Amino acid sequence: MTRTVESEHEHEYDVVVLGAGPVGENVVDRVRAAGLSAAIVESELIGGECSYWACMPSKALLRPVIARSDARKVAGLRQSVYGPLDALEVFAHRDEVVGDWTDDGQVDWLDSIGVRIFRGHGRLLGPRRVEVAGPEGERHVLTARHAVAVCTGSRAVLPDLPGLSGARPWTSREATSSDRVPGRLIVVGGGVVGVEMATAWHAFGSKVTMLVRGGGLLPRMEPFVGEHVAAALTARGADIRTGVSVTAVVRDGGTGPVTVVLEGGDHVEGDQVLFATGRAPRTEDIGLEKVGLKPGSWLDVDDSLRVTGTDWLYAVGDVNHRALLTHQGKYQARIAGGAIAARAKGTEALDESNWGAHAATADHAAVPQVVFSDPEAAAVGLSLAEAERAGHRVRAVDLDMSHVAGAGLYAQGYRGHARMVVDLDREVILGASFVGPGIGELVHSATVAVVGEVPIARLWHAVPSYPTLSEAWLRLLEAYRS
Ligand SMILES: Cc1cc2nc3c(=O)[nH]c(=O)nc-3n(C[C@H](O)[C@H](O)[C@H](O)COP(=O)(O)OP(=O)(O)OC[C@H]3O[C@@H](n4cnc5c(N)ncnc54)[C@H](O)[C@@H]3O)c2cc1C
Ligand SMILES: NC(=O)c1ccc[n+]([C@@H]2O[C@H](COP(=O)([O-])OP(=O)(O)OC[C@H]3O[C@@H](n4cnc5c(N)ncnc54)[C@H](O)[C@@H]3O)[C@@H](O)[C@H]2O)c1
Repeated sequence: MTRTVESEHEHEYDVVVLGAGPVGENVVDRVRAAGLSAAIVESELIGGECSYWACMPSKALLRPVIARSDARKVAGLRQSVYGPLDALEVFAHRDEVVGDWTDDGQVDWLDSIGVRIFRGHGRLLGPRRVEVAGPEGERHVLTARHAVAVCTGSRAVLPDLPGLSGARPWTSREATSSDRVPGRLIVVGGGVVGVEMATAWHAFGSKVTMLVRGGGLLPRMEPFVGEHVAAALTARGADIRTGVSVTAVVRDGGTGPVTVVLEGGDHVEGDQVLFATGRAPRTEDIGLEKVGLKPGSWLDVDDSLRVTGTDWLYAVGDVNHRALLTHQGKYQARIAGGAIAARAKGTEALDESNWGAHAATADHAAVPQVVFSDPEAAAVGLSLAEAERAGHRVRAVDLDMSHVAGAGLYAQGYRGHARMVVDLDREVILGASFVGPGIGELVHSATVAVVGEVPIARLWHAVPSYPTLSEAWLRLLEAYRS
């Protein structure tokens, strides 16, 4: 075979990771901790979508919104927080949280653990070989002795609609990084990004219209969750239209107001439109065709995160489509890192059984998520419908959160709801969902119960402190036992 690169640009490592988002960073951390050498390739910023255009900036925008809302429900405090939010100060804090879109801190950390960073676009050349096209036209070829991990994440999907590309729509990137408040913001999509960004921009002063294709918000959660969130957004003045389809977008010359045309001919005018319509894998130009895989596809993996049909290629995080969440991707990274190290050393037996050290079992049974809406929403494990579809014999136990003493103290006029889904054959919890102020911190207790498969009879002895929101557990268990 002809060698087309100079030898100084050829490098060999035990493990090569493509994509330095939170997941790629955790893979190199784990394999370095196990004593393997590692290189990581990044085309944009070390830290990935999560650090600069997703989790971190969105939560920096939402924290004051939720804190103000909670404070307005506390007697003696509400009068002090009736003014508008200082949007400019919030944006300045957001910019600080994302390090002004620079990654020096993350580079220092990777240096400190001995990981070599290659800046540029990475592509597979063949089994265990990765090419990096650097920003100055330089080219490196990296060979992995043991494994390549694809951690290239996902990007926002824009539907193929007439007029959309010329209309300069926002995706999640602009919605999390803008420092201008649109007078009227149209949000297309009622999933997590749509709901969180509608919540934030409404609080900064935008008049928000949500255009939702389905019957309600947050359709991946129990129906009552989206109903509570929609009722609260509507009560604050947002216009939520369900069962509508967008057919075209018009913004003449790319400036001025934008018009979103709906099926049936109705239309909505705004100053900006956000498309929060889901994600696509960043795999269209990473050389998948060189290793017999389909460019642009989500990558199928086994529970050790190894790509189906290979013994050297791993796909970790958003790119495998198991759970598009930072914490779950980082969990996968810990599992994959351990599996790569165990296979590389050949001395340690792999435990790929359910809940074993090298199996990402929680991806199937216990993925937790908190939506930072107002009120907050959170869930783990199976919803009632999912549990029934999976063939479990189940019972859903419901609780109006206003019956919890701690809730009344947390917020006057507390409105919220909780549900646990119980497997009647094993008497363990398969899933739990919560909506209400402050419930984001409740979900981890549910995660422990689901992952631990803690019998209901034993949970009865897990006494929640009085008077906290956690007493929701006591009320749910009482309702189940009665
Ligand atoms: C608005 C928004 C808010 C969110 N909020 C939350 C939240 O609160 N909590 C939560 O858990 N999750 C949240 N998520 C989801 C979370 O952002 C993702 O699950 C997470 O970023 C996935 O991490 P990752 O490392 O797999 O991918 P990414 O974070 O997408 O990182 C992939 C990296 O790979 C790089 N890359 C891609 N292709 C190449 C290539 N060919 N060569 C070199 N480098 C490449 C990219 O530049 C990027 O840096 C949010 C998502 C959005 C859009
Ligand atoms: N707090 C968090 O954990 C958090 C926050 C934000 C995002 N995320 C993650 O990021 C991922 C992406 O979020 P998202 O909200 O973009 O995706 P999503 O898949 O959750 O929601 C997208 C919504 O857009 C709708 N949609 C798709 N095409 C449409 C069209 N042409 N017109 C109208 N509606 C359309 C879909 O029906 C869906 O309800 C999620 O999987 C989520 O897990 C997590």
